[in-house]
Amino acid sequence: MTAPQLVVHRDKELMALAAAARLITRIVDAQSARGTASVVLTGGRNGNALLAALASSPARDAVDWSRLDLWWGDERFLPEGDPERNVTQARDELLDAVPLDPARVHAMPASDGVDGDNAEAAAERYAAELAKAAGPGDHAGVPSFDVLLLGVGPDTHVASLFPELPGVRETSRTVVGVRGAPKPPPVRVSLTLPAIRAAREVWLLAAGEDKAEAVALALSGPGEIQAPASGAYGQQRTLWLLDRAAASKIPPEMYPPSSS
Ligand SMILES: O=C(O)[C@H](O)[C@@H](O)[C@H](O)[C@H](O)COP(=O)(O)O
Repeated sequence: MTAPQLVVHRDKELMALAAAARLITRIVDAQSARGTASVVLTGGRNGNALLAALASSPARDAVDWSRLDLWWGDERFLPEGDPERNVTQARDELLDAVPLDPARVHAMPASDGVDGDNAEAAAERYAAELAKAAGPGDHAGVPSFDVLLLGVGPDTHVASLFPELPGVRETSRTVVGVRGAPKPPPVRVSLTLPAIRAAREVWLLAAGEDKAEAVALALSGPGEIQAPASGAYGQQRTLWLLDRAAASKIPPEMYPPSSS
């Protein structure tokens, strides 16, 4: 388990810009080292703000978009093209503006696909796609993602793993169907903590006053069942990217020495 590293930015706008710059550099480093990179995207306002900042970054095209694998940490289980789907929002914010290899954009199944409205079957399908992409040195039957992004909910949920619900308790499967999600829509598909923890780096995004309680709780170590975000960590790095409002209730001893 890698101890969480905290970075606090002045406000959510600057956090999105800084996180986008950080992601560009991380992808460029991975591509320089291995000729490819893989990133897991997250839904939500902070995740989408990062994608929008990346789309408008002057350094955007330092990334070789044709050699980037994109996966999702979770997805709202809705028909293809539904504006509420995370992949639809990601396309609008960034993906349609950059020359990605469509074969390397791994969207989670929609509810009108081959599995129909069976979220569990859709989850199994995505787990099989992840396992097929995993290599001999990878963990948990998923690729060693360079960066796995997670927005943090006000109840400390990450992806579609909600406190006390079955998904956060999953210890072997890499992808699960979620029903009865407290955050609409109720039916989702989500990576599990074992899959999340296979990533080289896990970056948790939280901005705004409405996240201050969740951030303080998750960092105080209550356990992942009560606070799923506290169970999200990477093999090499766990990074909390915050703004001052979201960091306003963390214990003083955890507050990083400088913030921008
Ligand atoms: O499908 C989703 O809704 C997201 O993946 C979810 O996990 C999101 O990241 C958090 O709820 C934070 O969302 P906000 O950034 O909008 O607060």
